[in-house]
Amino acid sequence: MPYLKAVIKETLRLYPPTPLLLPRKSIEKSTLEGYEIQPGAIIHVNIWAIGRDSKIWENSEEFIPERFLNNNINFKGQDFELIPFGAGRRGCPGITLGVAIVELALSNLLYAFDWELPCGMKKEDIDTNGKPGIVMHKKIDLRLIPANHI
Ligand code: HEM
Repeated sequence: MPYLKAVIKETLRLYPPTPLLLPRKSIEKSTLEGYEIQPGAIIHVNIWAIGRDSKIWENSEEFIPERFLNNNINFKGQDFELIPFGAGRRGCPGITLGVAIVELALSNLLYAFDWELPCGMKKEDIDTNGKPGIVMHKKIDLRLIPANHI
């Protein structure tokens, strides 16, 4: 638990709480790339499209997680081609906790089990397509067989 406490403390240091609603008067009508944005308009950044932009990513339609190895791209909101936690003052305040949890869960699963594909499936057969939605879910669930090896 001291570890979790330290993570929460660090998150609050990096991202001190800000009011969720900005005072109305600070929002003005603005124009971006020729588009007029009215005060109060909700703008969605299409991260899905950014992630598949061939001007940014090589083989942009292919699932190649290795592309992030030995790559100094910053995922914490500094490089806009990869913003899983958003960016700016409304970026995710739980980023440190989120990264720690994903790393902890995944590394435990990999440490505790050997994983095999069922029914003679090969890794090339895995369908990496996603279902549409705000949060990405796999179109076809990934089924794996764990073998305890500890
Ligand atoms: C891997 C895990 C996580 C991912 C991928 C993620 C992603 C995101 C994204 C994309 C946003 C929107 C940012 C924007 O609009 O620019 C967001 C907002 C937010 N996240 Fe996370 N998040 C994660 C974990 C967490 C955790 C663990 C917490 C809290 C403990 C958290 C709390 C929040 C809150 C409160 C907001 C709203 C911030 C605001 O509107 O000012 N998130 N998150």
